[in-house]
Amino acid sequence: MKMQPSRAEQNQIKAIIGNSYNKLYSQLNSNELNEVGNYKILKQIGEGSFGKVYLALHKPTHKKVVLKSSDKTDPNVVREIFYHRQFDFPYITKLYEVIITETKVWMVIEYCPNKELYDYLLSKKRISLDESARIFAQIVGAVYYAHSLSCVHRDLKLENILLDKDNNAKLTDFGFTRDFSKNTQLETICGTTVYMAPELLRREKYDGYKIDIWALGILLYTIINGTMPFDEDDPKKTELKIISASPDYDNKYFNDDSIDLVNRLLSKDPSMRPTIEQILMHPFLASYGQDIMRTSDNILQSQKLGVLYFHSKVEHLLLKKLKKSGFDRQAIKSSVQKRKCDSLSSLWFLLLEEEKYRAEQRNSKFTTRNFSVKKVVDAVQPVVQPVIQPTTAIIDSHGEYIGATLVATISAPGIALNKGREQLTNVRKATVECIIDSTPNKSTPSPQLTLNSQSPSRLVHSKDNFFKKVSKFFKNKKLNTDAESFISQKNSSNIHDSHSSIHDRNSNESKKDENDRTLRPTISSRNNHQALNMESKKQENGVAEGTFMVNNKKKVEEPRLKKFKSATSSEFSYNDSTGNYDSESTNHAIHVSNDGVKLQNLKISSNIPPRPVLLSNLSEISNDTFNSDYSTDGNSSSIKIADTTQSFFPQGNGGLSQSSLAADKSIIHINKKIIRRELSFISSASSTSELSSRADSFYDLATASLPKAKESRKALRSSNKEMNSANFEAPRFWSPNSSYHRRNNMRRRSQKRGILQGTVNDTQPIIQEESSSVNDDYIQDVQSLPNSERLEMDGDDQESVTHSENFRPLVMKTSIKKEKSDKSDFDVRKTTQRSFSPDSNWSRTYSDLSDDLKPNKIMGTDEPLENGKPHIIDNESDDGDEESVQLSVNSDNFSD
Ligand SMILES: Nc1ncnc2c1ncn2[C@@H]1O[C@H](COP(=O)(O)OP(=O)(O)OP(=O)(O)O)[C@@H](O)[C@H]1O
Repeated sequence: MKMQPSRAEQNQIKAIIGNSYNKLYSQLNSNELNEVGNYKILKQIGEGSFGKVYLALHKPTHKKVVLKSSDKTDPNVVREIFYHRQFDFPYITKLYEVIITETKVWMVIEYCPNKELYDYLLSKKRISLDESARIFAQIVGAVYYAHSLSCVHRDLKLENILLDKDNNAKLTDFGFTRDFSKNTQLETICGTTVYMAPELLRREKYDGYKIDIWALGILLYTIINGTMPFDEDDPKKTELKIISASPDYDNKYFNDDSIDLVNRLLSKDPSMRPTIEQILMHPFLASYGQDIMRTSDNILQSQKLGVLYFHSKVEHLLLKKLKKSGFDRQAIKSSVQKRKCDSLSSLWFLLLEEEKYRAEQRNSKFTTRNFSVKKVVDAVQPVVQPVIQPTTAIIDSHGEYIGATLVATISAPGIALNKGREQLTNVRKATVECIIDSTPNKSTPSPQLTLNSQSPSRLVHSKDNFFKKVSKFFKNKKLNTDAESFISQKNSSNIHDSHSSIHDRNSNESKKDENDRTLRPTISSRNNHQALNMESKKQENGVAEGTFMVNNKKKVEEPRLKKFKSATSSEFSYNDSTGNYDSESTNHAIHVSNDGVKLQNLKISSNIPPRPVLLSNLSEISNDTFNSDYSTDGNSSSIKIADTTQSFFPQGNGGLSQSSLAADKSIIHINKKIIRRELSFISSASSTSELSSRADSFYDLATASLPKAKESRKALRSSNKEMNSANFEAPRFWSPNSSYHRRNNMRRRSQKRGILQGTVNDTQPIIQEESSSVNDDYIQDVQSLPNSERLEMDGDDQESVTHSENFRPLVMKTSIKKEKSDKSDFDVRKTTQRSFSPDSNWSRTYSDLSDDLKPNKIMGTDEPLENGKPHIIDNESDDGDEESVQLSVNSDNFSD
């Protein structure tokens, strides 16, 4: 039965809301994005055409992850998530969580600190045969796994293979993946020219598996040789070579086995190419291939039988610990097994990694210790028989008992104590570590002695500390969400029971929040906006690429394109193409010439189901995420956030806008896919992070009138002629200068993504997310801290905000009234005023742009821009209400 909260509880709830409100207020003044969901953003590490890639910290566990943001306008994001989350394989990056905010989709991905294989190759020039075999076998393993699940990747290339800390390969980027079954054929041409199989270039229907295998051949050749096998300045010549030439082999780098394998992989006739199993069995891969095949088969079998999770000892132990700390076992299991990609499953996977790592460490520790211990005991025993008293129990950070520190006093001075071959004389006292057993209840441990001058205090801390803190973190999040939802429904009598535990709330929170507001250097939104506008200008003025102008002065190196990417995968069409070769993309694909220069008419089918665009509706499709008390995902707050554009506070009717209908349709559409895949829909809306969702929403609100400005920027950006010029030289060695595939980043990537920049009715936040300026040292610091200390940092470092002097309140009426009896430090105002400062760039609109900045064409095409806006999308409602905008997308998204 639901209970009405007491007066005191209500006051507590209000205090919490007050805190949240004030925190949000400050955050809105901040120019940077510090947090998304449970993740603290540390720094930007990459950038794509539809978003940025950040290094981030999972706050409850302090594990590093990668946050990849994509605009919701990116038509491939659904595809990417849909496939990526199905994969759980050692050589594929793990997708932990998906967070959906107002304008963005955030993918939380396993962090691979050693970057791309591309970078590794650059640094080494070429990779030795043995290492090539090892890395290549892992890549083939990943492809074997994906193919076994009837998925083809279609964009295998050096840039899509990352390396983890042990230099293991991890396949990533599933934006072009699709289902594929034997004996069917595909038509959509996608990939990167230099990796494309001849049949793709001949515009024939193709076997999806075989084009992946061709790309593997290109990869193998390239890592061994240091140059690509078919690579000419003129793309046409490259194509010709792919179709008819054989690769050249340098005997300095290749042996017979590698030549044989590459030749087979690069068979012009797809039917002559080996199967993926045959590749793994090839002599070149030696034992690597067979081991990986065995591992893959085991994983696939477990996955098929539904026993991939919760069957190992480590998993049982972890589950037990989580349960003990108050987590709902079933909720965790459900999250993980259904691949919800929510905060619970991400917590699970991150903890599990840590547990596995620790278990491995322990095993190896035991082995070494037992070995050395025996020697020492043998050496010591004839001399002295110390009386050993345990003094401190050694508990690892997860509460596991692994031994005890002992002090053995040796009474007689001058006794010689042998430690291996070393002889210590005059030892009076030695700290001896005694490994008793990992099971605490064993009554008669058999001590094994080793000399250890250092006390293992790092390992000693209170048993359940870690899990308690993790649990507390989630509970606090939950309480925040509940409290907010309580306020939003305060006219309703149904109050969630969990409010009864409101007293558990950290009473010092508001004080702490104050302290948390540390200022960090950022690029201000104003500068950012200026930069964007100036960038447009610069392009017109012919200012060198890589700089932008502020106040007519050359200001700084433009950092965004510092890393150039390959000519990206695209749905290709050719200038000289006469026929409609690509029925899968007939009406909707963006036709891009091979060199990415010429764009043909873009047609967007009006009956393409809209994608879920607005967060307000997403909560409806992710209710199953919120069953757990520990989920940080708030299903109600997302609605509130979206509603902010109309009224910040509750409206009583659930506030479904027109967009609900649009999103409903998309939900139905997506659900079809889900049913087919027998997977639940992803969790979404990690909205208890006030900054992530609310700020995002606020940015929308603040910039709702700016789509045209965005489009103009995009169109102008794509107009950069310099970027369009392709002038590649003959095959060359990889060197930092050979930026060959790394140019034309933004424009090509958008083409790859199958969507023309500026063609979608979205609203671009003028305030760009910026990474926090936390540097590597900070990360190192965190890492080097003992767990006990690291955990103490929790909560203290949750927020850091920057105040802007120009920020003044926007008129906003709240329905919160201060209770007379309310003794909380919540500064409740009946009416709060906020407005944009007149000179704030936030309030700039398209009309502020000078005429010379307004484009009249989509560059590279003859597509006119109507009032600076491409006419090809026409779904915006008349009143321009952003809530009613439906996105038309490349329907390749839903088909091939
Ligand atoms: N899991 C990861 N670990 C470490 N770095 C990563 C990870 N994912 C991405 N990065 C870095 O971020 C950069 C951009 O990522 P990514 O290529 O996935 O973006 P993208 O938008 O998909 O680009 P594209 O579509 O052109 O491939 C990469 O070059 C890589 O260095």
